[in-house]
Amino acid sequence: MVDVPTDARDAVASESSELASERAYVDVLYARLDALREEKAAQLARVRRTGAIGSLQNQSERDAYATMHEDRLAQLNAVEERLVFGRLDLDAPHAGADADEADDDGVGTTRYIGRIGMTDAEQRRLMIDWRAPEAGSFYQATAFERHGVRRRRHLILKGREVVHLEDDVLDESLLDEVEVHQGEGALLAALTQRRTGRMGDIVSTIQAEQDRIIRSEMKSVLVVQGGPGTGKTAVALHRAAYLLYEHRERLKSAGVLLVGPSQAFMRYIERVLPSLGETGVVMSSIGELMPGVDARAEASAEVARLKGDLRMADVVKRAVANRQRLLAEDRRVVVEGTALTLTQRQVKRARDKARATGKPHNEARSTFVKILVRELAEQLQETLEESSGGGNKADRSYLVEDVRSADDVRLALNLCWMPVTAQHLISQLLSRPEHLVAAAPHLSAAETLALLRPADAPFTEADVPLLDEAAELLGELDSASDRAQSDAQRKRDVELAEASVQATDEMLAENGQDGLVTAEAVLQLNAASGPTTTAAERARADRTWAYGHVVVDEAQELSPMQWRLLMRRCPMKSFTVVGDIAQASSAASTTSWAAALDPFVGDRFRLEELTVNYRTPTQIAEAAARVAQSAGLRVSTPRAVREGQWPPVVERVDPADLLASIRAALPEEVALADGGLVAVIAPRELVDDVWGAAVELFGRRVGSGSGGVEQDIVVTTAHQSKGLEFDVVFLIEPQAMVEEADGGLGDLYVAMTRATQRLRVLAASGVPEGLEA
Ligand SMILES: Nc1ncnc2c1ncn2[C@@H]1O[C@H](COP(=O)(O)OP(=O)(O)OP(=O)(O)O)[C@@H](O)[C@H]1O
Repeated sequence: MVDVPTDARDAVASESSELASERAYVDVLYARLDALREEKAAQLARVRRTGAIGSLQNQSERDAYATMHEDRLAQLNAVEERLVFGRLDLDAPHAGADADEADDDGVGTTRYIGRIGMTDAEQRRLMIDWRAPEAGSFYQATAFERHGVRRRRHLILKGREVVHLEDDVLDESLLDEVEVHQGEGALLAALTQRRTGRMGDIVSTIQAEQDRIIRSEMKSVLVVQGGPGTGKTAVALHRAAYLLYEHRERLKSAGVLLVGPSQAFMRYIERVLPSLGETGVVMSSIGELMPGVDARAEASAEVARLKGDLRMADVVKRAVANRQRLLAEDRRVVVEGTALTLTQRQVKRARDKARATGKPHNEARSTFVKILVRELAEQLQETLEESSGGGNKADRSYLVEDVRSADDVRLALNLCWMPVTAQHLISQLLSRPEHLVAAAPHLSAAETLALLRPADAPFTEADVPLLDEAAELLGELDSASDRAQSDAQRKRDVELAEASVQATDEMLAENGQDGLVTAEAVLQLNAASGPTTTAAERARADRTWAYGHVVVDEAQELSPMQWRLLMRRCPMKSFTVVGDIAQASSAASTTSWAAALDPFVGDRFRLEELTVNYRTPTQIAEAAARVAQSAGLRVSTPRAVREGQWPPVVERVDPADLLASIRAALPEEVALADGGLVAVIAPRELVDDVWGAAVELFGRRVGSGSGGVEQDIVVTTAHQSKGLEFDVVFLIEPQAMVEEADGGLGDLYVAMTRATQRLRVLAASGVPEGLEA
């Protein structure tokens, strides 16, 4: 940035003509936005008015138009706030340049940069979308590399009015010609704003190193490593918006998936993409990636590690194969009063043939059933012919149906090859010792014991990849042949299946084994997927959806099995992966990007690093780095952009006084936050007590865990605070946090680096090394 002469700076003081002219221009932009909204609303109303009559094709065309207009209208509504934020004054256009770009004062070319591109009614350009190539210099230009930029101006708006201008003059000769406006800088102003509990976009102040990453090419895997607060999440979100703009055609139907660590985090970031004019990105926490399952965090680090191991893919494979059983002995089945024999050999041959189709379990089942039904029907025909003296060769094609619908046959076939859902398979695998032992011979007795849990236990984030693996191997329960059956037949099937479940369960229980399927699983045969509208909704509901690009935040936390699941979601392997290896805290997480990605893409990934910390003031960032380094953790130590008002405060208290000390200190912190957000981050074992203490003091102002960001005082664990930020962090019992993580520093490091202004630590059982200067 160049020095600005004092007289030029003085010009800011008065209501300048520049400000007035910017206000006039911004009025034009908002008037145009209003006109476009009205136009779109009218188009939408017209499409809707065309009535419900018409052919199916007309109706679906009308729906498609309506969705298109709705999307555009939603986009126009979402960009209201800070519609325009930048202006570029460029070198005079060379001969033959676009006449639209000539500025009226003749100084050169002027471009306004905003959330979307806009033209006037005559198609003259009014404002450029920040993602367009011509807007790139707004973010990239420096005094050394001007990219033709003479002046970069930030327009700071309140509502629809320009309240302030911030100029970067890159061409010093301009200083003699124009009025220059300067203040604390748009970036610093953005960074010192009070936090709201919702992430905002950074579109007006994206920094050059961030912009390069946002705009880098889409193909293959891009890993963005960066210390706390370096803008990884912001970059990931802006990159998703950029890719959708730049590759709209390719991504329109396949879509983009954005994955984050928790529902709280997804809520924290959910407004950013709409404010960038993008509503179609599918956002999902890692626990929501299996449609129909809402998984919670895995409480045990050991269990998360075991389930995250890639060997679990083989375990699930074996669990599925074990559901394709052979008969212990030949079996008698009765069809319409005639006794037939289903032999062990027949079942084995049918199983081998069904497996040889290569289809998933539930789909291959129809081959298995078809073979055996046909063979039993032949047996039945022979028996009937024999009993009628051999001469009666009447057409007996109906026998196949008789065999298929005979209760005995259905029970026998279900016993050998029962249709099963992923949920059922995995909950049985994890609750029945004999299932687990048979499928996971590599586990020690202690490990097997650690994995076992009650059959009705809720699924966890570590289960999601197992469910996905199972779903992949099981295929659709509702196979094509099932679908072809009439409703009546299907109803009968469900009833029969229920009866057979019961019978099978009883029979197996007698033998000391468990049932194969629940009535709930069988009833899912009837579950029809409801109507969906947008591509994003369809994608979210469809486990097998192949996305065009996947953005993963806090990626250091992913276990190998979770990576495997994500790779399946994007067969093109087009990924943006952002994270910080040093912040890894889950037991299954990775220790290096190369180790995490090697099983899936080898060394075919690009690594970029972000080096500036925009969140945490220097003093807090240094304390966090000291703690990590004292424990031998290698951390990226990004340069903090600003000094804080307060150094971190560390207080030692007697364990017996811990809660009383919290009660005494919390009001002070809330007062210092001055209306900003306060997080009380505590070890898991203390979080309920701490929450109780906070509620006693502040009642409904206190939120907890994932619901917390709605309130201005949040009591949470380090794990839940991942990716979030608060004006003040009040950290309870750092040593217990380390111990809970089996000595890992990741959680404490994360908790300390959530603060944007102030960090206070209350320690009753020791202070981890490095925390105090
Ligand atoms: N260029 C920028 N302009 C304004 N604010 C920025 C910029 N870059 C980052 N920030 C702000 O800095 C804060 C930290 O950014 P973000 O949460 O993306 O960092 P992160 O690297 O994901 O952090 P962590 O890994 O610690 O969770 C956010 O408030 C973000 O809005």
